[in-house]
Amino acid sequence: MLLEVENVSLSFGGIQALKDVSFSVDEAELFSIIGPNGAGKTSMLNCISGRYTPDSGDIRFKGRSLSGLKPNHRPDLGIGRTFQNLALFDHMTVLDNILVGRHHLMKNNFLTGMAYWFGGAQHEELEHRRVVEDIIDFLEIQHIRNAVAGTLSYGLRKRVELARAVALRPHLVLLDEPMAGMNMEEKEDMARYVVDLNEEWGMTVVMIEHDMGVVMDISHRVMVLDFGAKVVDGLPDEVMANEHVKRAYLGADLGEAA
Ligand SMILES: Nc1ncnc2c1ncn2[C@@H]1O[C@H](COP(=O)(O)OP(=O)(O)OP(=O)(O)O)[C@@H](O)[C@H]1O
Repeated sequence: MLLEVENVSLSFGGIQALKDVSFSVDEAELFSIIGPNGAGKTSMLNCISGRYTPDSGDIRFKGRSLSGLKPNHRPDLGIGRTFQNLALFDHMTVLDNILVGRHHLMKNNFLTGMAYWFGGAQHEELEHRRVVEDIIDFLEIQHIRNAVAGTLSYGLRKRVELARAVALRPHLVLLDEPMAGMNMEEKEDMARYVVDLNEEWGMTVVMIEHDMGVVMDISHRVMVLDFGAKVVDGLPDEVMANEHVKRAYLGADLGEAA
């Protein structure tokens, strides 16, 4: 197993965001986490990325416990992520946004990353550019490479954010609602890129997504959280057949309910 989450609990004051959650994700799996608003999905991602420290339990990546590791060591290990709200440098070009994703410090501290980047990391630029060119080709954003990020459509900015997240060629990428706010066509594109990253690059994906159609269509396995606790995890069909899941989702528009 690439990622093992064991009995993780997390609370904020009186709110228990995660209750004794365990699951594991295999190498090259496309694993989705669904559940109603406030179910604990982002909290779980934040525990894996190191932004939050669980109150109890353990998270292991490639067999190694992540407890006590600072968030800025996650990229070194091979964990990348995107955020629920876009986190691009709006005034910078697409290319520069992605190049900056190659810098480890950038992952957690934008200001330090900026200072480092402009202060003397240019010698690494050639190697960065080679890898970045691959990503630009792969995600088909050649035509906007020199565009200023802030001028792009929301769907394209989400794609650039994905490019930056995979710029370090992580083994595991954590995607927090990569299709939120997108129109149908943008969603289809994004779903295809996620599948291609998984299938062609062998990247393991853990994704939070509200669009049940997309989730059930592209995920290998799905986990449902509700009130911070795991309801079920399994193949998409198994999850859809689960009584608790049916009670929670049936009768409601599946696309809206998650
Ligand atoms: N930094 C925080 N401080 C206080 N409470 C928090 C914090 N982060 C999350 N919570 C609380 O923990 C619970 C789980 O939140 P979380 O964001 O993980 O849910 P979610 O399933 O991702 O929801 P959504 O689908 O709305 O993004 C919620 O009650 C939320 O208010």
